[in-house]
Amino acid sequence: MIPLHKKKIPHCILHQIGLITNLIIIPTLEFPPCVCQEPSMMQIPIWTSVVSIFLLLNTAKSQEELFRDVLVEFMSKLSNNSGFPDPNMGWTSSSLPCKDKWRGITCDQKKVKYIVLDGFSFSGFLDARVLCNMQSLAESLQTLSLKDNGIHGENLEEIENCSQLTQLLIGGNNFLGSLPTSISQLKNLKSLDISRNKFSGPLPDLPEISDLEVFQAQNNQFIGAIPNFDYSELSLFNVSNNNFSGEIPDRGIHFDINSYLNNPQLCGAPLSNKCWSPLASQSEPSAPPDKPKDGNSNDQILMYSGYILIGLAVLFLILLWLYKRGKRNDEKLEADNRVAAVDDSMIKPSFSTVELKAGGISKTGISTISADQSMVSSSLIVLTSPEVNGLRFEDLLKAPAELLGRGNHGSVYKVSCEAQGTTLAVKRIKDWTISSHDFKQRMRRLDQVKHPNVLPAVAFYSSRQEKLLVYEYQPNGSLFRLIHGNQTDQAFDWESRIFVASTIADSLVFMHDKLHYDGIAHGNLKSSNILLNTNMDPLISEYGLMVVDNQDRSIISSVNSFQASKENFKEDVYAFGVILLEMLTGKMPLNNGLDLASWVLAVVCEEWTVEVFDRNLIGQGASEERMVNLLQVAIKCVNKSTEARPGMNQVALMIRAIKEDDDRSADVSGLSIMTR
Ligand SMILES: Nc1ncnc2c1ncn2[C@@H]1O[C@H](COP(=O)(O)OP(=O)(O)OP(=O)(O)O)[C@@H](O)[C@H]1O
Repeated sequence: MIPLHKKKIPHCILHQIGLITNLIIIPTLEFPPCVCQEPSMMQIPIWTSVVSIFLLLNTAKSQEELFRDVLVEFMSKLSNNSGFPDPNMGWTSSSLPCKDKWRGITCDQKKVKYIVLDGFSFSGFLDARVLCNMQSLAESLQTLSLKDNGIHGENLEEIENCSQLTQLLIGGNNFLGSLPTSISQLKNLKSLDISRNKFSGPLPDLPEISDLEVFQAQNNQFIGAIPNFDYSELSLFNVSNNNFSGEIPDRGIHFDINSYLNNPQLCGAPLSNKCWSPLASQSEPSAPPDKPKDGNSNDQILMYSGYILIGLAVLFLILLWLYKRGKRNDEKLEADNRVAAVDDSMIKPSFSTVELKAGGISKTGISTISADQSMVSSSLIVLTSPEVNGLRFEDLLKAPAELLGRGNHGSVYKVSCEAQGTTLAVKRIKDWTISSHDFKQRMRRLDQVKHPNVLPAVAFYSSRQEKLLVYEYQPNGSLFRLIHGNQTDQAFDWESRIFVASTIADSLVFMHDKLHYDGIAHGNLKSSNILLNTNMDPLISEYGLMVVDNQDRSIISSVNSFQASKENFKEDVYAFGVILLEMLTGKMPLNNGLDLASWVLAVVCEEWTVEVFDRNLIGQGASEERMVNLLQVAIKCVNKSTEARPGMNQVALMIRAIKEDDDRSADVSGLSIMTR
């Protein structure tokens, strides 16, 4: 039965239930008295009340049923009454959107958060009145994505009632007419895609939406001026292929020419056509005249000749620059070949010193990344760390470097920067296809999300061939070394292991939560990427850098990739499960071609559970019950089905419970020792 508090029962009826229950069942249960609107209500016999209560309890709809009704109506408009293409995917009155997992609906605690129906060829209407007028739905809905259908808009101005929307993505449809001004009331909006429609008229005052990060309005018929956005907040902006006119606002040069192309009346940087200055021709305020007018044709011939001369001079300079650059590249190629040969010869399994002095081979291992010193020195982007204030690319080049190791995606060097009095670890990644722009956006976004147990990059450098990431050097190695290394001085006991497990889990929960909408998971979680700082606290390194295919398009995940990025978060859960297994078994993630998860599952299946645990742990007297509990968490994480894997927050909760159990038993045993 649906709990009483979830039914919408009028206050007066509640009062009557109170009276009845007072009389018959629970003398203590009370409801506040009320003044009924209809006087006769108080006089109806009790049995009538009982019947009406019974009827009410059976007819009142749950919240989800109310959502369902609205969504079914929304769908019938969207699909021109032909319903969802596959009735087995929901969107019918006989199922529930969250409980029955309707296609395109994502819920959180029975509230509809995302509606994503891209590319279904719907040809009806997005009726914003239907969708946004039910308050509880409007207050929970965060993403509405209907890209690449053939829909039109209806009552679009009422979209403002869906006030929690962070993503409104309706690109690739048949929306006509003006964009309603009410859209600028969607103050939580981060991503607005209205591209590839037939919108016309001027844009409303969208800069009012202060959090907007993505704005795509290309391929429409918008007219008028481009509003003065705060471009520093925007990571993606495109108004190309419209009829915008006038000057691009000053700050618009933040984006390249492609964001503005094919607006014949638009002028100013970054476009090549200069705006027509009113001083040059009083009669033509903004756009250049089509033909020279008779009266001032001489002046204009002079002016155009001037332009041609300037053009020729610029062309000459460009050719000169290209020539010099070609020459420099040849020299560099020669130098690189020399150094690459040295670099390769220096690579040993671990910790080989590759400090190279000036003279002879004059570069450090790091310096092989230098393409053109004068150019790259300005390209090293230092993030917000006080540790490396004033760090320049040259400092990295000059400092002695030591190869720490070479992983699947690149090499890591230890670099001691005397000028800053600090030691850094520089990761050099090759062949990462992410564009420089996306890489920068990603790094900046990651820099905004700080957690004490996640190691931030302090600087980075990006060129087409390679990316450099600069971290503070962590002196105590990695979790991998702690588990699998042969140092005997560092006892990695049960308490330390459960502490490390719960700290990493909590940090991942934080990062997943903050970067959920950006779709940025860790992507390459493993014990060698868990470093230990001077206090032996674990630090997750390289968060968000190994971009899985679907992540590298943009820092702001499009809802198209929403499902995919959700999977990436679940990949982190799997990887975390493997780390738990490494800590529990003391075994490597891959052993003689057999992966650890499969081995553990096989052993557990044979009911030899105790066999899986690290002998050291058993020797130290760690609680078998809690080890088994942690093993169960790990097994849940490495479930082959991503759907069946728990979210990181559930994992963290389970581990915290084990740790608390551990802490309590430590307290009790401490107490019993004291009382002995
Ligand atoms: N900031 C750092 N401080 C100290 N050691 C580091 C730091 N970053 C990485 N390392 C160590 O450098 C070595 C090489 O790291 P790298 O990331 O290249 O290897 P990997 O993690 O095995 O592979 P990949 O991340 O490329 O898949 C590892 O032993 C790692 O623990």
